[in-house]
Amino acid sequence: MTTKGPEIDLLRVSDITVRFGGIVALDGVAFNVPQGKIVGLIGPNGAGKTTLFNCLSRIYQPSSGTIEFDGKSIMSLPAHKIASLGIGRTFQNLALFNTATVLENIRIGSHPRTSSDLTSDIFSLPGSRRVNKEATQIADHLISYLDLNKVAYKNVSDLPFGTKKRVELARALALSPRLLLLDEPACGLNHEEVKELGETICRARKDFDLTILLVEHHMGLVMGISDRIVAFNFGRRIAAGTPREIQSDPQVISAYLGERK
Ligand SMILES: Nc1ncnc2c1ncn2[C@@H]1O[C@H](COP(=O)(O)OP(=O)(O)OP(=O)(O)O)[C@@H](O)[C@H]1O
Repeated sequence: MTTKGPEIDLLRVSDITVRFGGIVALDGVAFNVPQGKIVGLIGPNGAGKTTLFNCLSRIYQPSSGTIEFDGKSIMSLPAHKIASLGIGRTFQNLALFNTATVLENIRIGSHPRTSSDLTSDIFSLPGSRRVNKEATQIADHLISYLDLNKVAYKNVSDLPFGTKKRVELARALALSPRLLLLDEPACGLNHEEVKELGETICRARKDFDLTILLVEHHMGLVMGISDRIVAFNFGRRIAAGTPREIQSDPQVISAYLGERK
């Protein structure tokens, strides 16, 4: 019999409160994301999910609480340091450079991990050339991995929405993140694309040794691939547990009444 090692929390969110004027978007929220797991974050519209992602990305500063990544507080870090720490993210409304090609967008994703200094870049010194080569290798690998070969040299603006979503996932993976934050990756995808997305997320978790925090309204996807789920309503955590436990939780059912997708 094999014995499993102790579970380590890669992300610890404790007592996070965020206010926008009179609105309390998050009210003392706490949960952990164990290393290697997929944790789903669910809740009706306005529950505070995106606000939480923006706290994790250091875009919003909570009025109280702490966030620890790999045992260290990230509360004093600026937003631009988060990626180099190993926290990657996709966005609900996509954050791609539309006039750049797929390859260029994915290359940019690896920048915080591979970046050289300004002088090397300006004078095209060996350090800069090495970085460019590495960025291209990473992008080439991800283009094959996510089946984007046929569109690698196309401008992102010319692509169908589902393909753009795959490009954004590739851009986030180019960072080689340890923690990947996925903000509604199934939004706007058709049934077949959602199925493929679920398979891709699970495959990527294994192949890239990822820990994933997934905000998602698509119940089929989030229940199908999450190890654990945390449910929010009105800025508060109302339940946490396995997908099976969450599906039968009275508070979750009540929060979602009439909102089933
Ligand atoms: N920048 C902001 N300024 C003012 N209020 C905000 C801001 N961002 C979010 N809110 C408010 O905070 C609350 C939580 O919003 P949030 O976008 O985090 O919810 P959500 O769970 O992500 O919703 P959805 O599923 O619709 O994306 C809402 O009442 C929202 O109107």
